[in-house]
Amino acid sequence: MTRPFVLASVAMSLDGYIDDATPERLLLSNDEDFDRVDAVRATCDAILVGAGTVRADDPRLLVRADRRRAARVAEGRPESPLRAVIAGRRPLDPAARLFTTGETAKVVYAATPDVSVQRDALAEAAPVVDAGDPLDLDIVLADLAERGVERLMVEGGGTVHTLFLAADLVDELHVVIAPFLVGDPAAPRFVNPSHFPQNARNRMRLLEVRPIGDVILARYQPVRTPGIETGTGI
Ligand SMILES: NC(=O)C1=CN([C@@H]2O[C@H](COP(=O)(O)OP(=O)(O)OC[C@H]3O[C@@H](n4cnc5c(N)ncnc54)[C@H](OP(=O)(O)O)[C@@H]3O)[C@@H](O)[C@H]2O)C=CC1
Ligand SMILES: Nc1c(N[C@@H]2O[C@H](COP(=O)(O)O)[C@@H](O)[C@H]2O)[nH]c(=O)[nH]c1=O
Repeated sequence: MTRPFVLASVAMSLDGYIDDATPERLLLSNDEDFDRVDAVRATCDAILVGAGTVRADDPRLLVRADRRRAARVAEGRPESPLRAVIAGRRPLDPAARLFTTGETAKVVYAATPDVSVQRDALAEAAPVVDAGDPLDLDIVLADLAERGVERLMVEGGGTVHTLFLAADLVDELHVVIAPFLVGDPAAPRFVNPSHFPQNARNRMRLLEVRPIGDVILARYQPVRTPGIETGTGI
């Protein structure tokens, strides 16, 4: 199968949290790093998050910088990447900003015994693809490839990052470390407990470490089983 190149991106605290337990979104990146994330978004054909992130953050998932959107359009690409959501049994809200802002395409991958739950909830807001029950990431990636996606950015949250990493479907991992601790066991972490192929006997390759103001970016390449063809890398 030829699937998209998958770049997973996360910002975490020194103690591994990706948010706190309050309703407000926690900013871990600084302005310079958010601009870097924007630049990475602009290189991708699609951005994917989970339903938990849509509910918690109400993200738009658009390329923010005018010059980056213009450069994409000049290349014949949509001004922002396709926006994709992995959802489960709880209906998504069609009023979420992801569905109501920006002109670029959206798609929802529903992992539920009854896909009509999401289809009825979203109506015209976004097409809903049956992604199996339990979720089959191969369906998700094959469908994205059919939509012309060669390079996919997975922006979280923890459940979605866990699913992609545990399935060995991450080709590059960007981890930003913010200079503070969260320390709240009720807050979400980067990943949930799972069996990860990127374990102590199979260490990832460190591609780069970059200080960005007060945060650190580390880029990793999981050492993956050969034989899986992917789309374009960086
Ligand atoms: N710092 C950072 O870089 C980032 C932080 N975040 C934070 O992450 C948190 C959200 O993460 P999280 O709650 O883990 O949610 P996710 O965004 O990872 O979405 C998880 C959802 O995926 C759906 N799902 C589909 N199939 C499965 C399956 N097989 N197993 C489990 N879930 C499945 C479920 O939807 P359903 O509920 O419909 O059943 C579930 O709620 C927020 O606090 C957000 O702020 C998010 C992105 C980046
Ligand atoms: N908090 C956080 C991130 N959160 C991610 O950014 C998304 C918000 O996107 P948008 O609404 O388009 O600006 C949010 O849903 C989540 O995926 N990302 C980071 O690089 N650093 C951070 O500190």
